[in-house]
Amino acid sequence: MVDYNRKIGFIGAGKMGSALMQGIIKAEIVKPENLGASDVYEPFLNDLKAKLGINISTDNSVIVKASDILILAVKPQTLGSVLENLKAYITSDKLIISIAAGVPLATYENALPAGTRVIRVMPNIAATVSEAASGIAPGKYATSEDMKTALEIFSAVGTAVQEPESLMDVVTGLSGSGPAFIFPVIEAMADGAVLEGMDRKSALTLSAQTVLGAAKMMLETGMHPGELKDMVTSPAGTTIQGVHALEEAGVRAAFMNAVIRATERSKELGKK
Ligand SMILES: NC(=O)C1=CN([C@@H]2O[C@H](COP(=O)(O)OP(=O)(O)OC[C@H]3O[C@@H](n4cnc5c(N)ncnc54)[C@H](OP(=O)(O)O)[C@@H]3O)[C@@H](O)[C@H]2O)C=CC1
Ligand SMILES: O=C(O)[C@@H]1CCC=N1
Repeated sequence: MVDYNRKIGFIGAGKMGSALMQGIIKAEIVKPENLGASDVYEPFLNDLKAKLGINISTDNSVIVKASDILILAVKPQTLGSVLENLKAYITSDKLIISIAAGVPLATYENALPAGTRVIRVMPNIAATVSEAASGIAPGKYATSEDMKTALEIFSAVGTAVQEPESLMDVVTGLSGSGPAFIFPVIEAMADGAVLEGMDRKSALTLSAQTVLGAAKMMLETGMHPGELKDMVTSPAGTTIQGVHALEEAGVRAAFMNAVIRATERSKELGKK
C-alpha cells in the first residue's frame, strides 16, 4: 500500500488535477492534510481547499518542497517553463509523475537533475468518480517500488495498466481522450429518443445507463463485444435496424479515426 503518511503534491489543479485529487481523497490513500496543490489560478485552489481540505499555494516551489510524490498536471505547452522553474527543488528523494499528453519521459529526464525518477501516466477524467482508465510507463530511473506506488495511486481512482512508453500516445488517443468521444454518443442517442417524444431527463438517464451497463457487461463477462451485440440483435427485430443505420453511417471507421487522430496529436505534442 501507498504509505498513508506520504505527501502527494499536484502542480496544476485544473480539470484533471482536481479530478485526481477528488478520486484520491475518496479512495483514502492519503490524508487530505498530506495532499497539496499549486496553480496560477487562485479561485480553483480556494475551491479545492474548501471542498477537500488540502494544502494549497500559488507558489509551485512550496508544494514541491513539501511533497514526496509530485504529480505534474499542467498543459504540455506549459510544462517546459514549469520544469525549468522547479528543477532546483527536485531532490533525489522525490518521485515525479507526469500526466501531460504527448511529452516523452526523456524530456523530464533531460530537464531535471540527473537520475530523477520519473513515471509517465495517462489517466482520464473519470477519476472524479473513481472510474479512470490509466496507462503507466516507467522512466529510466524509476524503480519497481515507484511503479508499484504509481499503480496503487491510479488503481485507487479506477483501472490502471502498465504500458511501454511507445504506446502512451495510443493510451492518450484511446482512454485519455475517449470520454469525449462517448459523451456525444450518449447525448446523440438521447436526442433520438427526444425526437421520438421522450423527455430529455429520462432520455439522458436511460442513454447513460445503457453505456455504463454495456461496458460493465463486457468487463465482467470477458465476452467479445461482437458476441454481446449478437445477444441483443433478434432476427428481423429492432436492434439490427439500428445497427444497420450505424454501419451505413460508417460509425466504426469514425471511431477508429477519432482514436487515430487523437493519437497523432499526442505524438505531435511530444515533438514540441
Ligand atoms: N482533461 C483531461 O481529460 C485530461 C488531461 N490530461 C493532461 O493533464 C494536464 C492538465 O490538463 P487539464 O487539467 O485538462 O488542463 P487545465 O488547463 O484544466 O489545468 C491546468 C492547470 O494548470 C494551471 N497552470 C498553468 N500554468 C501553470 C504554472 N506555471 N504552474 C502551475 N499551474 C499552472 C492552469 O491555470 P490557467 O488555466 O490559468 O493557465 C490550470 O488551472 C495536461 O497535460 C493534459 O494533457 C491527461 C488526461 C486527461
Ligand atoms: O485533450 C487533451 O489534450 C487531453 C489529453 C487527454 C485528454 N485530454
